[in-house]
Amino acid sequence: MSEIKVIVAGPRGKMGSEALKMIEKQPALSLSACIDRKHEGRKVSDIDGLPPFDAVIYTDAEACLRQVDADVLIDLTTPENGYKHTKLALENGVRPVVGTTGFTREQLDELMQLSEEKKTGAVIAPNFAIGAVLMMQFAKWAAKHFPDVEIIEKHHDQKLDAPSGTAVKTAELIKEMREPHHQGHTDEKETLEGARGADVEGMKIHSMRLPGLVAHQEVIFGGLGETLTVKHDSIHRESFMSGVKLATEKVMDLDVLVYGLEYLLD
Ligand SMILES: NC(=O)C1=CN([C@@H]2O[C@H](COP(=O)(O)OP(=O)(O)OC[C@H]3O[C@@H](n4cnc5c(N)ncnc54)[C@H](O)[C@@H]3O)[C@@H](O)[C@H]2O)C=CC1
Ligand SMILES: O=C(O)C1=N[C@H](C(=O)O)C[C@H](O)C1
Repeated sequence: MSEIKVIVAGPRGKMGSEALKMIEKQPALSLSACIDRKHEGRKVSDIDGLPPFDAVIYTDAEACLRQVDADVLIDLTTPENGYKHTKLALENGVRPVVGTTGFTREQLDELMQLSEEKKTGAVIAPNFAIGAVLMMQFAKWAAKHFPDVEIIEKHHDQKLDAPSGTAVKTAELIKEMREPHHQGHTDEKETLEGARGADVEGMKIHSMRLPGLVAHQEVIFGGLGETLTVKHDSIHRESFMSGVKLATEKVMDLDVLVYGLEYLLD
């Protein structure tokens, strides 16, 4: 397989800097350029704390995606910019691998359609950690037998979107397995708004934000005389990198957009 040429958007972020370290260790991947909010025209190696890549930084995403010879864009930025970059990548024949969360359903549908039109593969994965993908699949399976379920997601306090992309995806998977129904007492009333969390067809999602946390989720099912908890913890961001690498390799053989790493796992 020939070398895969990658652009990284968000190289100074918590995830983007981890992605650069991953690329540095992979002989099959090379860094062609980065998209950042500042440092136009500088080399990645000039930026404190980043690996010694010669790749140039662009602040204009459109110019980067149009001019640079690249196969894949890895986007780890913010919901608004991630959506914009993904669209630009597809329009310029660069395959997006997107970890950025917080896209709306309408944005996802639009990107899926664009990917199909352009016959350019893409991966949008709300969680690249293999353990988290398994946690979501186990939760989907459990929902067949335990239709009453609440999701608790816990993240660091710098996170922009709530609920997390992982919680949204988990709820979508569970929706496939159960009928919508009210959970809890039919006369239940919140005396403090938000006490029961966000509602997805009766299923509740609770979001916790605290310093010290990385990324954690519990899916708790209740049945007659028993509960079942499916739980995953990312305790370091390197947990996401085998998934980013896998998606970067597999997207080369795709001509549609897949939403979730589970479609790429054997
Ligand atoms: N799919 C997954 O497995 C994971 C996804 N995430 C998601 O990845 C995204 C990034 O997360 P973190 O690295 O924790 O955030 P962060 O805040 O540490 O990094 C975001 C970076 O994006 C940069 N940025 C913002 N606007 C930009 C623009 N227009 N062009 C280029 N760069 C821009 C910021 O300067 C910052 O360096 C979030 O949406 C988060 O939810 C985070 C962890 C795992
Ligand atoms: O912002 C984060 O940190 C994370 N975001 C993703 C999400 O929203 O689910 C993945 C993981 O939970 C870490």
